[in-house]
Amino acid sequence: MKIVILGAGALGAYFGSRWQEAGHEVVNLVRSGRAEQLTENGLTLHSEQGDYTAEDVIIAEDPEEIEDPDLVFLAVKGYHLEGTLHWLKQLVQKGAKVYPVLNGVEHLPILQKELGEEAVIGGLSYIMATLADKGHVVHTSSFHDLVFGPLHPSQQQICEELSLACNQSNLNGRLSPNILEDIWKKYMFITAFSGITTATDLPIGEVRTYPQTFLIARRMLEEMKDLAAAHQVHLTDEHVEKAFKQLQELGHEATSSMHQDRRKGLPLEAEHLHGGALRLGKEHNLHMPYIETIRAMIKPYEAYQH
Ligand SMILES: NC(=O)C1=CN([C@@H]2O[C@H](COP(=O)(O)OP(=O)(O)OC[C@H]3O[C@@H](n4cnc5c(N)ncnc54)[C@H](OP(=O)(O)O)[C@@H]3O)[C@@H](O)[C@H]2O)C=CC1
Ligand SMILES: CC(C)(CO)C(=O)C(=O)O
Repeated sequence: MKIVILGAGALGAYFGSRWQEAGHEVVNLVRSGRAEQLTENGLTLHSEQGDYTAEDVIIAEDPEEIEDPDLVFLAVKGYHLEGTLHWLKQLVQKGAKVYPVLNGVEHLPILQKELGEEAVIGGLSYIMATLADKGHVVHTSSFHDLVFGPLHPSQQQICEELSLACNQSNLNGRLSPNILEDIWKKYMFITAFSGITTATDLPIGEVRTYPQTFLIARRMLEEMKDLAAAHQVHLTDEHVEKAFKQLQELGHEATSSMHQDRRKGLPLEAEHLHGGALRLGKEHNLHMPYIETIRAMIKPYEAYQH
């Protein structure tokens, strides 16, 4: 499979390297800063699942350089989505389907409107990864999961090809028969997890030592369940229970990528995640006081730079 990585940061570089390790053709479509970094330092994964250094990192700085792409793995932050649309359109015109793994859901209708419904498959990822100084990837969770599935009947074949590529690679890939439900489950979980850890500036284990504070995470899960229902996605009380149990069982120091970004003084994705939930709720006259409060608490750090 020929896979273009658009957003060769922590997630994009991790999964791109895993596919490359298994023999797939992977092109990193990057902006000039990342191109320089990759050229100077190469690409290494430091991972619990095995380190890997890519021998030849293929870099492109313009889609014009890329012939016959099958798939674009889109792994930018929500606030960078707009800036990728021009390149995505060119790649879709060349025949590629787009597999976005951004947290949240607001990007999906935007991509479908700009690229056409047939071009955008559904997806998400479970992994804890970040970029170290030289732009190498540090993968700190035992899990490195990709979930994907068709949002349009014409996408079954590419999803099956992707499933095969994932089976050949050192990662867990799952073709989901109900990808929208999976996307919303993740959205529910990440809104609570990233919200509570980022707003308190504490890892989840510390949050748990204050039961009243931890309860806010549960309330956010419940609000997200109601939001999903308003969007015709049926999440149940059991889904809420399961997500809350996951929060109870995560390691003491475990934290969200948004909280890691806050610690590093990087811009935060809160507008895409919590802001997006509030916008979608407003469309259905849903009142979400816990998410609204957490979103307001994160606001001062959103674009905070050291
Ligand atoms: N990190 C994690 O553990 C997890 C992250 N996610 C989600 O995955 C998504 C990506 O996160 P993550 O990998 O951490 O983010 P990173 O910030 O590490 O990587 C994003 C990359 O996108 C690149 N980029 C931004 N705009 C463009 C553009 N117009 N053209 C080309 N490249 C561009 C950036 O490059 P540049 O250097 O040019 O700015 C950067 O390398 C987010 O939505 C996040 O919520 C989901 C699960 C876990
Ligand atoms: C919860 C987690 C680590 C799972 O992938 C995640 O998506 C994030 O922190 O952004």
